[in-house]
Amino acid sequence: MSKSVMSKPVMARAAAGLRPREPRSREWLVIVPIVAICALLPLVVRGRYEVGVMTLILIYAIAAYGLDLVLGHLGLVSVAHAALLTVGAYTLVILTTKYGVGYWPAAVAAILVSTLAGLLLAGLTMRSRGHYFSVSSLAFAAVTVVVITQWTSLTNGASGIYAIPAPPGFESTTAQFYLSLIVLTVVLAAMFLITRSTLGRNLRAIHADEVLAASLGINVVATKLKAFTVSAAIVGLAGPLFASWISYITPSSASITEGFNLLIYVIIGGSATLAGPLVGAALVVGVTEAFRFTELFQTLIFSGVVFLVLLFFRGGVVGSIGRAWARVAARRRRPETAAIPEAETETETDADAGPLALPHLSRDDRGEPGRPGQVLFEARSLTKKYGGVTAVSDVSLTAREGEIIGVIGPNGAGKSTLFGLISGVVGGWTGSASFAGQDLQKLPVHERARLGIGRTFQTNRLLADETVLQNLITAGYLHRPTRKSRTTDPDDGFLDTILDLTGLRAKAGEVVSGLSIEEQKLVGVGMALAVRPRMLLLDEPFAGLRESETPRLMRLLEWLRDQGMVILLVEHKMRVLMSLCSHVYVLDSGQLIAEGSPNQIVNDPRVISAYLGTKNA
Ligand SMILES: Nc1ncnc2c1ncn2[C@@H]1O[C@H](COP(=O)(O)OP(=O)(O)OP(=O)(O)O)[C@@H](O)[C@H]1O
Repeated sequence: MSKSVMSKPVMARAAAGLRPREPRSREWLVIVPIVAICALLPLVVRGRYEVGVMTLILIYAIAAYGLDLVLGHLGLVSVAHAALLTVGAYTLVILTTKYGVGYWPAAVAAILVSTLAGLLLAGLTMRSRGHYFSVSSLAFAAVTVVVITQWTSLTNGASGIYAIPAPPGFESTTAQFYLSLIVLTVVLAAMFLITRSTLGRNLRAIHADEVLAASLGINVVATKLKAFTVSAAIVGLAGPLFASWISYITPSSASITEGFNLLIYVIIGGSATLAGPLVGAALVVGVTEAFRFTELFQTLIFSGVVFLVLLFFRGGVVGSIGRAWARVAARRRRPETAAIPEAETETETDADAGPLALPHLSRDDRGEPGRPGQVLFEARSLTKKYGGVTAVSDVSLTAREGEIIGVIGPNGAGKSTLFGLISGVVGGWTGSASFAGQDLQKLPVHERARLGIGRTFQTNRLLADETVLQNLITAGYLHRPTRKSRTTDPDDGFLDTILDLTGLRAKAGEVVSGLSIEEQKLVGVGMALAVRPRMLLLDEPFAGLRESETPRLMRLLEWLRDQGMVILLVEHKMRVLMSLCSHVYVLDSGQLIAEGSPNQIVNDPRVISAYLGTKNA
């Protein structure tokens, strides 16, 4: 039986409520005054033209927030959002002017049509990434312009449509300004909530690393689809406002140029920031309008401003200011470790303490408790070829609950590929594999994670710009208590326990990119645990770990095994492997050359010749 990985001080600390919390965003402290100032502006700036320009800024800002949901939070560069806005605007115009539909029902229909158009675009393109997606969005914008231009019976073609009605009750320029401000405030509140919700966290995980996100159980395609639909709905809100403001609409509003303009607002202001799109729209539209009198120089000045901002404010105006502020605040802030002396967090085992109960690792949410000895995973004749290279060849493997199983072999033996096959990251293999009685062949990565297969990667795959705790919160999303069942502790103490198990408590508030490689390894293990796996695939978790850290991780793995977890361990450190594993599989050039107990393996002449001979020399 393993020794406890939890000490009395650790438990006492947990009981005392010294739990690290996800940093609370203060962005609303900036945005509330900005909205308040906006609300006061028409009292100061009374000119019809000026109020009109301010209204246009608000409308563009609404659309820019919609765009930022996919640009800043998902990393998809879309030039189709102006087209989505225009589709909504045309819907309102056509319904009100041609079919006599009331303004408000037409506005609702406009939002729906924009959302559906966004859903169509998303459905067609969500599996493509990076520039493939951008080119698709470009094509969508171009096709929208062509359809609007050619469908003359409905849209009046290139001539456009005049005399668009104003929203009833909001006929004056000032009233339209306030209506736009109300809509913008709703959008801001929605963005604030979305970016802090599970959806927001999952979007950031996908943005950072799609493979990692899927390994955490996140359905990448469905999440992208959801985000794009919400994004289109937000842009849809701007459609009717835009139509009423402009009072004369042509197909050019859907053009790629307009799509780029929206992108510029977000990038100049600062993507993935709450104030960014509004500040960007104000800056760009403001400068453009201010220099309207000099048409010759207007474009030059506009380009100059864009260029200067991008040169001196990487991350946009708001993003750069936010980062500078965060640096100052970090210097001022007392280190989070202060409340918990380092010596205490490093406390090693305490024979009397016993492990802190981890009810979350029990199988109650999966139906039944772990039964040591019961076969959980079985693979038969797994084969994976990369062109002419057979990375894994006819490998069979069985894993029982409560076992740590070693997978060893020289470099290029096929160990990581084998993990890829099991976790689903590597496709196109033959053979059969089942987990908890379920065939894995057709299951995507996220479904396997949901089934209980957790993994770490040979090279750290983490959310580098987020804190340790934020990484764990994202990783634990499948098991976050619903709002209804929430008590005072949003994470039910589970992530808190993982921080203690991995020894990362003192680092909980630190950004992952600033941690040492070994700390990052432990974050990876913690994230895999947050998925609450029944089987854990660890790809060289001890590589790069200090000698002093090795025993802690060994004890953690033993403890997890004693909880009934299966651990598949790829490791080159034979001492660790010999001590932890009950069974070892040896691969060489993709083939299984031996299997057995650690003692059998180290004395097997084939293993000595292929791997250990050189390794132990
Ligand atoms: N994406 C890929 N495309 C082509 N060949 C690949 C790919 N991934 C792995 N291979 C090849 O498959 C074989 C097995 O590689 P794999 O990374 O699984 O070995 P490994 O045992 O994990 O090695 P290491 O200990 O160095 O990580 C190697 O010959 C490798 O070059």
